[in-house]
Amino acid sequence: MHLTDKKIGFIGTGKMGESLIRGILGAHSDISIYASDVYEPALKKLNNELGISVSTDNAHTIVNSDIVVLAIKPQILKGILAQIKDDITSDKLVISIAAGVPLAAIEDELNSDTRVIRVMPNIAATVAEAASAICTGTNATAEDAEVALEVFRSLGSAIEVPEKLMDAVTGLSGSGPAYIFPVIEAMADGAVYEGLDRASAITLAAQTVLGAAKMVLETGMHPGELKDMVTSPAGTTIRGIHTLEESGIRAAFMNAVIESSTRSKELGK
Ligand SMILES: NC(=O)C1=CN([C@@H]2O[C@H](COP(=O)(O)OP(=O)(O)OC[C@H]3O[C@@H](n4cnc5c(N)ncnc54)[C@H](O)[C@@H]3O)[C@@H](O)[C@H]2O)C=CC1
Ligand SMILES: O=C(O)[C@@H]1CCC=N1
Repeated sequence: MHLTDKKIGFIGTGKMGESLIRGILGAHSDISIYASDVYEPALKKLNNELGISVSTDNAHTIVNSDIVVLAIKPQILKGILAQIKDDITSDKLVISIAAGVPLAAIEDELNSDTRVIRVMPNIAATVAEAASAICTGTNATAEDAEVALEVFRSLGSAIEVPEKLMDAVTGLSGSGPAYIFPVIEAMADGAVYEGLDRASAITLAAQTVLGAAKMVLETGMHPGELKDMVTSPAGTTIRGIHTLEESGIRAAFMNAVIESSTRSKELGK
């Protein structure tokens, strides 16, 4: 199976649609991509910058695609599914990235033999560093799962999880980049306070987060052990950690993931 043989269509070219399109083209420059949206300026921009085929007609995207990615808001997904139902024939694979919306709710709106996969990617698909999880619907085959994993692994890393864990994934890696961007900004602010210029501070802060993440992924060591490697007795790091712990940093991040997961569950109701 070659991904480049597949034509991929995007319904919705907002923040996440565009991120996925840019990521996929970065990984497979010769792949055929079709996209539709109601917002013409976004389509024109993508057509001009990336040369992909665009249309305001979702049916045009679907008819031309083997894989149809639904990159629209959860709140309007149901209405759009009703409109496109008859264009989605059983030869097409549907991938929904909508937060919270269960496979069953999508399958209920489509023809009974439709192959559906649910994916929770994240915005770092733009730079091929997304963390994604997939789960498969009633009619999706093992090959469909492989295709979806291949698409999302070309955009970073991707795992398969039982659907009941998709809300947890959404709270963690789907929303997660938005927890880390303010961390980078705030760390840089601290250095600016101490006199470093803004550009250098942002570069050093971002590279610090990237390096720490890479160490966790590549050494396989526990994050606590890695933290201890940086933390000299009576040194600088433990003073910083003490301050973070006084501010309740662990509970703050745990609660962010838990609250976001809870919101994902609400969106599915
Ligand atoms: N933004 C993110 O980081 C992530 C978003 N998601 C999911 O991706 C989906 C899209 O989210 P965003 O891109 O952030 O939202 P967005 O609002 O930026 O994009 C949605 C797009 O859908 C378009 N649209 C509205 N009605 C349409 C219609 N009838 N036909 C075609 N297009 C239509 C809008 O014009 C807009 O461009 C959501 O379901 C969200 O839960 C999932 C993971 C991460
Ligand atoms: O905020 C949201 O609802 C979407 C889903 C995950 C990231 N952004």
